[in-house]
Amino acid sequence: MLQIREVKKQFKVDGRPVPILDIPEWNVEKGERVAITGPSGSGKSTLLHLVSGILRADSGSIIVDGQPLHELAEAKRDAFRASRIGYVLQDFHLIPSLTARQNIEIAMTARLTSKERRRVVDGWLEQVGLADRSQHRPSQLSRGQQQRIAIVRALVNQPPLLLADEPTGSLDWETADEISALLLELSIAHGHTLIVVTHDLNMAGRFPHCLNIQDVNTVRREAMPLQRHSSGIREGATV
Ligand SMILES: Nc1ncnc2c1ncn2[C@@H]1O[C@H](COP(=O)(O)OP(=O)(O)OP(=O)(O)O)[C@@H](O)[C@H]1O
Repeated sequence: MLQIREVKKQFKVDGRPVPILDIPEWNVEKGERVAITGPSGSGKSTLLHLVSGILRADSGSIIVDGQPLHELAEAKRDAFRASRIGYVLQDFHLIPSLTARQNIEIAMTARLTSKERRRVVDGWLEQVGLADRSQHRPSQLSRGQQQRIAIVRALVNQPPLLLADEPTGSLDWETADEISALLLELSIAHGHTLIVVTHDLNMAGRFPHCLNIQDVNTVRREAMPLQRHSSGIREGATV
């Protein structure tokens, strides 16, 4: 499903290039479910942005579902993402003025009659336990319910690959646990590949594969060493 070879990405900060990712090789098989963990700032979100085609690598190749992303210009990467990749974010990004049903329908790419659309959305709402919430606006839903709607929106076009960036990051423990279980359940039921970036160790523990990004990324962003001397901690040292 995903093959990464010799991928490098850097950002310019104050005109100075800062290397973020250097991944010699990383593969994810079709149907695999992987949790990616690692320290803050180690490039996890950047990696998802590269895999989804939101960002382009500086060099190397990224092949998603047989499509070499590095060969596509931005507009074609956007079209590829819309049809082949679902994306779930920490803060849901639902449109406040639309109902739950409309937030899902707006993402649907298949040409369907309004009756067919209704049937498809009803089926999904049923699967995530929100059949009776279709007319609610996001502000009338709990945070967990909003994330369920965002998950349906990401899956409604049946993408072969689902990416999620901290999907439980703004939820309480119990709701986070429910959302973790739901993501895994749906990925098994629909056979899509699931890659989740998370700091939630409970969630990571549920996944068959858990990868620390530092196992594939050779860039190390060293913390400034602690420098103590007799008069205390030297200026500029981090504790
Ligand atoms: N557009 C950008 N311009 C400059 N630097 C950036 C940009 N985007 C990300 N970075 C830097 O790249 C590094 C990796 O960021 P990234 O968000 O991928 O880390 P992360 O592992 O997801 O972190 P966290 O766990 O805190 O969300 C960070 O040092 C960040 O400041």
